[in-house]
Amino acid sequence: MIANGKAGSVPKIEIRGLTKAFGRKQVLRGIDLDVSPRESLVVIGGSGTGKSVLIKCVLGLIEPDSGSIKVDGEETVGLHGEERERVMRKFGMLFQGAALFDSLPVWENVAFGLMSADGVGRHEAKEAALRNLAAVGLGPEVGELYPAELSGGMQKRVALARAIARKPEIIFFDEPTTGLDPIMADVINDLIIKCVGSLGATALSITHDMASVRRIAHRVAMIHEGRIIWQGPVGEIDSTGNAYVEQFIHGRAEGPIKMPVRPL
Ligand SMILES: Nc1ncnc2c1ncn2[C@@H]1O[C@H](COP(=O)(O)OP(=O)(O)OP(=O)(O)O)[C@@H](O)[C@H]1O
Repeated sequence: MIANGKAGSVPKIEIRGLTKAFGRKQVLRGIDLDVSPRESLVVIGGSGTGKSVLIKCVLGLIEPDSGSIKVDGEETVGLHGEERERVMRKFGMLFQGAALFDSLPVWENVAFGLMSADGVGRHEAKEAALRNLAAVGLGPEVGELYPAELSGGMQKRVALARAIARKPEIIFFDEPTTGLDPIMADVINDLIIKCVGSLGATALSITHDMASVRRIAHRVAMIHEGRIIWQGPVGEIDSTGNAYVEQFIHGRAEGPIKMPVRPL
């Protein structure tokens, strides 16, 4: 598990009453959630329950219909332009599909933010990129390859190196282990723990992978029908007494969560 400093009393991220609908589909129905400094919070929940929409709202990629998202005590809903940029500077993101630029060599993928947003020179940025690649267990020769030449697991490592390159205060992990075999998934979980810990960052993740939850989370929150229906320390996840959580963590088809399935 990631070491949890929990310094200070102001939450790093404080979400209140967050709602979002797409047309008539009400996806978020009033989310209340806090993430403490240096804490790793993992949001779990079934497909289509709004986990990605929640993270995109925090990232400012989707504007919520109502509610508040404070980062270090500052309201971020409605921020645009330079003010949004300033908040974004605190964020690092590991996207589900790695989302690397195919036309750039690996090192430039990692150094992209350093060069484009922070104005770091090419030579210095490359050195930093190679250091970050080393931190995720990839040698300098990998820096010269193109993303298409890498396995899925290596692409995830590169994406993690990119996510940490600008030393973000808050890192978002969107399904970090999806599509990886269990051993590579464990390697990625390990790297997440190491990288988040060494940066002293706060982590907000979404995943279906319970093995990953148990490895990387301090706290877990379960979203269902647009609300947080349970949250607590990861050590309590097996004894919640909550039928929704129990069904989810055991992956049972039977239970209160109904999946809409059309007959064949
Ligand atoms: N930009 C959008 N426009 C319209 N509907 C959207 C948009 N983004 C998400 N949705 C809808 O919001 C709902 C929640 O989607 P979301 O991607 O947050 O689910 P999720 O919990 O992350 O699912 P999964 O685990 O399968 O990735 C879905 O019904 C989806 O179709």
